[in-house]
Amino acid sequence: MSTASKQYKTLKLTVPKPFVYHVELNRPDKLNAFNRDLWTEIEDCFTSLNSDEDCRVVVLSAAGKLFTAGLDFTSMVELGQRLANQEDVARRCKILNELIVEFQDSMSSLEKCVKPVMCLIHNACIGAGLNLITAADIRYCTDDAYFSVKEVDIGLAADIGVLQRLPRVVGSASLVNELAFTGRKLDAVEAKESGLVNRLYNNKENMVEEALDIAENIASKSPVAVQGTKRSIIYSRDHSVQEGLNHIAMWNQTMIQSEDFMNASVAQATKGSVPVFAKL
Ligand SMILES: CCC/C=C/C=C/C(=O)SCCNC(=O)CCNC(=O)[C@H](O)C(C)(C)COP(=O)(O)OP(=O)(O)OC[C@H]1O[C@@H](n2cnc3c(N)ncnc32)[C@H](O)[C@@H]1OP(=O)(O)O
Repeated sequence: MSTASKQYKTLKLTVPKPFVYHVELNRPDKLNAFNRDLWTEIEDCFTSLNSDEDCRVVVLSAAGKLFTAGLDFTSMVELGQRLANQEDVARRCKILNELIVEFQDSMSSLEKCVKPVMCLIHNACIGAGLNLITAADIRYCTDDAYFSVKEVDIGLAADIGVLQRLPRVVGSASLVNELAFTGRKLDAVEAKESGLVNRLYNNKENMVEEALDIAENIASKSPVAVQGTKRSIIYSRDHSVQEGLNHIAMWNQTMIQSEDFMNASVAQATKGSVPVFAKL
């Protein structure tokens, strides 16, 4: 089944430009808070987009007045009831471990998707939301946006990616530590200064419009090149420079033989028109 024809309860999918998917968190009346459906559908959606040859870039934004209020408190009540039904610590731990890993996998599905993922954040991006966006490749936000590693305020050590990814996204360990220990708001200007986002917009409409143009530009390039680039960037982030070089040498010894390399190189060298690349 193509991803475009899938129906989700908590996500809205559109294809506004060729090969560009727009995914929106779509629980605006619940401030896009993460309930079980949202966790599950994010993973399903990004896993599907990963293998969908009609998708080359994903733009992720949110419907309603803010990006997300983070973990849905009401879903925690259900969890409390499930735990209360188990007397033994090992059985309760099994439930919790499976749940945490499921949530981690949901966030990581953005990173595992080999198509570039661009996150567009407006207003509040709290708790689980910051975990989500740090698993994306590109982040833009509006001037009114703010970010909070809010877990500390609900008595939790953040456990679904932000403590692992945020230090790799922003340059200052001191800033990451301050944010994680205090839960304070990081505003849009600080977010740009720190490198969490690299563009600011005065409103959401302008942000979405320009991001879709940038996505269209990426989608016009060779999918072999773009997907290989994402794989190499993420591999290199987690390995030494030499290991990263070995990885891309191994990768490109195959991919340089692709028709995309020949067609794109000839077009560049001859100032010819942009080639139409086959689906991948
Ligand atoms: C194993 C777990 C792994 C995952 C961990 C994740 C952890 C986290 O995400 S920690 C962060 C949790 N979220 C929060 O602490 C945010 C709480 N909400 C707020 O601070 C404010 O609501 C917010 C700033 C988002 C918006 O403020 P605003 O004044 O615009 O609206 P409110 O009047 O406060 O809220 C409107 C209604 O929405 C309900 N609501 C808000 N947040 C949540 C939420 N996270 N879950 C469920 N419901 C939420 C709020 O109760 C209001 O409802 P009602 O009174 O019925 O209108």
